[in-house]
Amino acid sequence: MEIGVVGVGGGGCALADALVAADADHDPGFLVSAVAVDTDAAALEELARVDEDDRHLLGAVHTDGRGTEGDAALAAEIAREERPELQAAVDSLPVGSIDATLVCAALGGGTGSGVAPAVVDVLGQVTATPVYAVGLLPGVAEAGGDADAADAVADGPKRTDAATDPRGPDRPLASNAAGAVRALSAGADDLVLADPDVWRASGASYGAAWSRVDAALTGRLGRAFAAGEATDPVPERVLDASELTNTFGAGGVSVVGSASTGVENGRRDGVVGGLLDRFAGGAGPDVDEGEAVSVATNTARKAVTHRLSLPCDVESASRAAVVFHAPPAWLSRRGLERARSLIEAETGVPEIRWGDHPDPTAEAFRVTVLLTGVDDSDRLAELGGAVDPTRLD
Ligand SMILES: Nc1nc2c(ncn2[C@@H]2O[C@H](COP(=O)(O)OP(=O)(O)OP(=O)(O)O)[C@@H](O)[C@H]2O)c(=O)[nH]1
Repeated sequence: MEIGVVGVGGGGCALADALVAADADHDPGFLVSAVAVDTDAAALEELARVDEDDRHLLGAVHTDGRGTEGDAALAAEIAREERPELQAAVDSLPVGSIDATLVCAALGGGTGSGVAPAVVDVLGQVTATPVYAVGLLPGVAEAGGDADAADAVADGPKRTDAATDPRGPDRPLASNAAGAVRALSAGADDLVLADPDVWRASGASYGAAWSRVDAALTGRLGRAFAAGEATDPVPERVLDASELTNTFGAGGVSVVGSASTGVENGRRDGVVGGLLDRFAGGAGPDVDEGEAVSVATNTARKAVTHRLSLPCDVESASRAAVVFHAPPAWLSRRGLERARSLIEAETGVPEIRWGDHPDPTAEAFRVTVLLTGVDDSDRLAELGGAVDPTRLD
C-alpha cells in the first residue's frame, strides 16, 4: 500500500518524520510523500527527514510561532482561518496515485487535537482514497491521571526548558484527546491509536519514551504497508492495498500489535536457505519445520496478547490483518496457517486477512497484527470518562 502522510503538531510531525525513517527500512518503500504542519516554528525546524519545503507553519499571527500551549480551541480557530494554507500544505501529496493518506497527531496537544480534524476534512475534499488518522494518546500520568505525574513529566518536553515550559499535568491533555478521538473517529476513515504508557519504562519520563513510541508505532505501520509492495523474493501471499483498505473502516478504533523472535536468517555459506523451495515441501533445508511452526505461533500469540499499541479487549475487534516478516526459510506455510488460526481464536475474528514478507536480510521472525473495529478499551474509557468507545461509530 502506497501512502502519503501529514504530521500535525509536535508529536504528529515527529511521527511523520519517524515514518520517513521506517520507509527507508523497506525496499521497495511504502511512503510516497510526507508533509508537516505545526504552529510551533522551532519544532518544525527540528524535524530531521520531512523536506523543508513540505514543512508548513500555521497561526503565526496568533502564537508568534510558539505553538498553542494546549489551546485546542485556538488551534481549531487557526485551522478555520487558515484553511487555504492547509489546502496549500496538502497540495504536494500526489493524492491521485496513492492508496491512502495518514494524518498523524498527538491528541493531547492543542495543535494536534485542534488542527488534525481540519486536515482530515481538507483531505476528504481532495482525495477519493481513504484518510486514516493515527493518534497518540497522552500518557495516564502525563495527563494528570495518577500520583507520579510530576515524576513522569519531570524532564519535560524535549524541545523546551522544563523549568519554564507551561506544559505539564495542568495542560488539558485528557480533554483535548477526548475531543480529538471523537472528531477523528467521526471524520477519518479509521483512527489508529497508541498509548505511550505501553512503551514508557516504569518511573521514566514521557520525553524519554517518545522516540521509542515513534519508532515502534511507525515500524509496525510500515511493515503492514510495505508487505504488499514486496516483490523480491515474491511473497507466498500478498496483503495488498485493497485488503488493508477492507480491514480498516470497521468503526470503533484500531490498534496495531507486534512481536518478534530472533532467528538465524537461514544463510549458509552464502546461500539463502529455503529461498527456492519455500512452501514446496518444507521450510527450507536449514530450518526445522517444527521449530518454524513454534516460532510463528509463539510470536503471533505475543503480538496479539501483550504488544498492542493500545491495551484493549482483542475480542471486541471486528476485523484483522496480519503480516509475517521473516527470512524466507522461516516462512513455512504450516507455521503461518497455525499462527493465523491462533490469532483468529484469540480475537474471534473469522478469516483474518494475511500476507507474508520474505526478507533475506531479516534477523527476526516478526508478526504485525492490525485489529480494527475495536470498541472496548479501558484506557479510552478512562480518558476523563469523556470517550465512550462503544459510541465511536
Ligand atoms: N510520541 C511523541 N509524542 C510527543 C512528541 N512530542 C510531544 N509528544 C506528546 O504530544 C503531546 C502534545 O504535544 P505536542 O504534540 O508538542 O503538541 P501540539 O499538538 O504541537 O500542540 P501545542 O504545542 O499545544 O500547540 C505531549 O504532551 C506529548 O504527550 C514526540 O516527539 N513524540
